[in-house]
Amino acid sequence: MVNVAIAYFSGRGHTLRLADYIAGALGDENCNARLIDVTQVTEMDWAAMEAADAILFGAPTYMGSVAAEFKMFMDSTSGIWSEQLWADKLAGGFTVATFPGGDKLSSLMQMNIFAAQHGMVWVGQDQIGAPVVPENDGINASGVWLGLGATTSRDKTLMVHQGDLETARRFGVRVARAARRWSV
Ligand SMILES: Cc1cc2nc3c(=O)[nH]c(=O)nc-3n(C[C@H](O)[C@H](O)[C@H](O)COP(=O)(O)O)c2cc1C
Repeated sequence: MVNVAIAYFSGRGHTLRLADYIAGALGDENCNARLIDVTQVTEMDWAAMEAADAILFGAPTYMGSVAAEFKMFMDSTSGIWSEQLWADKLAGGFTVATFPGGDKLSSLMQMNIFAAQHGMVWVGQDQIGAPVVPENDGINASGVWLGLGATTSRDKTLMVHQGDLETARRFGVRVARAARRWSV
């Protein structure tokens, strides 16, 4: 079975909502998904990341880059980097911001370069939104392909735009498909 670790930081729960949707989709695809809060990584979490087929990185965009708490996690992996323990694993990223643009691409680029430093193989977005595919109303509404870029909803029961939640689900399915293909 494919194992996917989802390492995330979430200040007020929006990024966690995305992580939950991605994990749910991975579960539906018969993958093991493990959510890891990067502010309290345990020894078992580090071991799970080392054993995972794929690691997804999730952080809100704060001031045009990943939240500081997630950057601290990134920096804490330099020992793993020096031994290239995550090399050849799949990687992907997701972020959420208040604005449709919100400079969220900057956060995904940080995660992408971080994964490249670790020798990981990046999986981006595959969803084309409504301007081109009319039935995909609300899907990948930010038009971001480097990863999953979602926008905060004013509806606190949703937390994230409905279309972005569905995009998160589809992102999980894509990662499951890629991980299965990669592990053959
Ligand atoms: C310190 C701070 C900086 C932020 N900077 C941005 C930003 O640059 N662009 C943006 O669109 N939203 C920005 N936001 C809004 C957050 O990205 C948004 O509230 C997000 O949903 C928070 O996710 P979380 O609940 O997982 O922390 C900022 C929020 C905070 C607290």
